[in-house]
Amino acid sequence: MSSGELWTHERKMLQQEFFMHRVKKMANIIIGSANTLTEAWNKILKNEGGKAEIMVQSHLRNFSANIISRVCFGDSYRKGEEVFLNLSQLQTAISKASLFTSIPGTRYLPSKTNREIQRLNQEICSLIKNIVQEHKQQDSSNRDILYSIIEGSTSIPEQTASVEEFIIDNCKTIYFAAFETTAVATTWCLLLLAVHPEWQDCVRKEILDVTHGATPDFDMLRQLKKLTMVIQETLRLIPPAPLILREAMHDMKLQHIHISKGTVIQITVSMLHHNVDLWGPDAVVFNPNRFANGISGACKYPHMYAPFGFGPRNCVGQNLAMVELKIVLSLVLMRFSFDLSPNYVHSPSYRLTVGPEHDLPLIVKKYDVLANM
Ligand code: HEM
Repeated sequence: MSSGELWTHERKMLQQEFFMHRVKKMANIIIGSANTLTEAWNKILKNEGGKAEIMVQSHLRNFSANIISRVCFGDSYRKGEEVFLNLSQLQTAISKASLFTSIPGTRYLPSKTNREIQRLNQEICSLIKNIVQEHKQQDSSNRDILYSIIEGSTSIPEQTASVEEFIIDNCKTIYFAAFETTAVATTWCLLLLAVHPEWQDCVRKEILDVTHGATPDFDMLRQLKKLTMVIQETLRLIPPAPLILREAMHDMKLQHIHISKGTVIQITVSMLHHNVDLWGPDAVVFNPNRFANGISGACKYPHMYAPFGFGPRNCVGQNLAMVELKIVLSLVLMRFSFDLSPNYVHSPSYRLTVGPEHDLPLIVKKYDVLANM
């Protein structure tokens, strides 16, 4: 992650890509990826006689990777998927290596994991360079995020990064920020809807009342209040990005604690989200109704609700994330009903984001809209 002048430049460049009017133009990509997911589930159900156990996480990861590859790399999205596959392996290798970061110098040792990290970094750089070359030869009216990054690389603040570093680092940031977060957020929403069938029924009814069984458009998404409440409550109970980091820019005092310049402070979002003084005695209970009057109605100090962080460094992609979640959950709920499989083992695990260690097996059936009208 960058800081100072370079961060300001990158933030300005990326922020405008995720304003709501831009995200609106991404809706067709999101719907296409959600349809691919539901078609894959339909195929499994057909082969298994109408009811099947589906490990949903890999489907949701494909959904999320496909969207971010297309949004970021446009026509070169297949190569983008390859970049993201390598980045996913890099993420695993980095989380393995970070178990040992408390021992100084270990990241420079020629260990198996460090060599793997180096190999993956080289592979990612050469793939991205290849895509950039391709982009430079393409029609620039077909704008995607990579175009903006390439454009942004022509005005990097002096002595902060080379053009190559700038492009590669921004592609990596988008991947790490966008891919796994959205996939695990959707996974936890499905888990909570599976174990709270009353909410599954209620949200499905709302979706069908608004859409009449058609693919939801942008205005319809805005009317899905109960679905929004379920997503907000899921992000409260299980925030996918549970740690927010800030570095002290100068010596400071936080109540009676002296903090020296350069100290990195870790804010544990789930502790804020589970605090009974802020949320009431049912702080650890799934209760989407608490969001019936928005975030300020749910929490004593609304800025303590921070699934997307806070302040000037908050998540630039939150509009995209919310639209992705609403579209995929609407299509899944309209087309299927599901229960938690007895094979599920609850073991949230930290891999920069918090996801289920052993995937999420759901028992899925087709939902017959007409029969239930
Ligand atoms: C449910 C999904 C997501 C969650 C929970 C999430 C959460 C977060 C959090 C907690 C931060 C740190 C904020 C802070 O330090 O205050 C962050 C940063 C960021 N997110 Fe997201 N995010 C999600 C999806 C996305 C998507 C789809 C994108 C699209 C590209 C994205 C792009 C970013 C970027 C670029 C940053 C760094 C911002 C900066 O440093 O200025 N995120 N996100």
